[in-house]
Amino acid sequence: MAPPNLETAITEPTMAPLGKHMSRAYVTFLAGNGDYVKGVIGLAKGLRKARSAYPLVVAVLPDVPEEHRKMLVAQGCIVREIEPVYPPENQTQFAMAYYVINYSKLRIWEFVEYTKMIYLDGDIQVYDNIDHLFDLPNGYFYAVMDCFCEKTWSHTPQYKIGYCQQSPNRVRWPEELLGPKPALYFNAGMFVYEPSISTYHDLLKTLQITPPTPFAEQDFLNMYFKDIYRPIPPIYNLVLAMLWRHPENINLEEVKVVHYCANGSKPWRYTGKEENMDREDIKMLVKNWFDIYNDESLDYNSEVEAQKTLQPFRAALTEAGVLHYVTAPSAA
Ligand SMILES: O=c1ccn([C@@H]2O[C@H](COP(=O)(O)OP(=O)(O)O)[C@@H](O)[C@H]2O)c(=O)[nH]1
Ligand SMILES: OC[C@H]1O[C@H](O[C@@H]2[C@@H](O)[C@H](O)[C@@H](O)[C@H](O)[C@@H]2O)[C@H](O)[C@@H](O)[C@H]1O
Ligand SMILES: [Mn+2]
Repeated sequence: MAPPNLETAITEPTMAPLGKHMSRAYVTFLAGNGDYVKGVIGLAKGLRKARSAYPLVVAVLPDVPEEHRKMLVAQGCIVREIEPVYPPENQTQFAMAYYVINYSKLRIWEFVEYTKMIYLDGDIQVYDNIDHLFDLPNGYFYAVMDCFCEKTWSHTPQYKIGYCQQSPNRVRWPEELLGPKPALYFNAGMFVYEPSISTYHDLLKTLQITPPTPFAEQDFLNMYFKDIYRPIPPIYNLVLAMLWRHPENINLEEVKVVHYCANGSKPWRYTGKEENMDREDIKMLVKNWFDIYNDESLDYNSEVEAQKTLQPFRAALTEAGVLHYVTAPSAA
C-alpha cells in the first residue's frame, strides 16, 4: 500500500457523519503532583479555543492528586488513571532523569474505546484547529521530525558531527565512515495513532527486552514504529529549538501547535533566564500561552458545551419537520 499523499490527506479532509467520528479524542499524559497540571489545563482551553470537535482524555498516574483530577474534570477533560510502565532494569543515564516516567505514555494504546487519537504532551499548546489530522489514512504513525542540535543530544554521533535531519545538507552524513544515516526520527510530544490491544501488548513485551536509551520512550517509539512512521510538517509540533537551529524551516505565522520543550520554556515556570529564553519570539509564545491559560471565557461550561453538542441534532430534527421551534413570546 503506497504511503499516503500527505498534502491531499491534510488539505482535503473528508467529513463523515458525526456519529462515525465519536470514537476520536485527543490524549495527554499527567504525572506527579507538580505544576504540569497547568500545562494540561492550558491545553484543554487551547483545544476549546481552536473549536476542536473532540474531547481531551488525560491519562493520569496514581500520584496525580484528587484536587488536580477535579480541576481537569472541571475543564471538561476525561480523566483516566493508568498504571506506571517501567523499562527493564538499567544503568541508563536518561537525557533528563525524570524521562523514566515517560514510558507510562505507552498505556494510551490501551484506550481502544477510541479508534484514532492524537497524543499531545502537557507542555504543548494548540493554536489552530488540527482536527483534520484525524482523517489521515489509517495504518501509519504520524509525527513531526525532531531536531538533533540541542546539547540534550550530545551523546549521539549526529550531534558530534553537527548532522541534523532538519538540514541534511548543512553537514553531510559520512556514510563511508558511519554507515547509513539514522532513520527519520520523530519528537514523541505529539503523534497521530490508532489504539490497539495487540499493539499495546506487543509494545510492553518489546519494551522488556529493549535496553533503555537517553530519550526513553521517545527512542523506543521511534524504534518500534520505524517502518510505518510518516513525517508531518513542523507546523503540527514546533519543537522550540527549531527557531534558533533551523529558522529557515519555520514560518511562525503558519505554526498551529507549539511544543514548549526547550530548557526554560515551560510557560508556567518561565523566568527568561535560560539560554535563548530572552528571544522576542519566545516571549511572544509564552505570552500567547498565558493569554489562553488566563482567559476565563475559555473555561469549560457544561451548558454551553451541551448546546454545541445538541445543535446539529436539533438542526436535523427541525429539517425533518420533527422539531418545531416555537418562538418564545417577546419579554417586552
Ligand atoms: O513531572 C512531569 C513530567 C512530565 N510529565 C508529562 O510528560 C510529558 C513529557 O515530559 P516533557 O514534556 O517535560 O518532556 P520534553 O518534551 O520537555 O522533553 C509532559 O509534557 C507531561 O505531559 C508530567 O505530567 N509530569
Ligand atoms: O522522554 C523523552 C522526551 O523526549 C522528547 O523531548 C526532548 C526531545 O524533543 C529533544 O529533541 C529536545 O532536544 C529536548 O529538549 C526535548 O526535551 C519529547 O518531547 C518528550 O515528550 C519525551 O518523549
Ligand atoms: Mn514536552
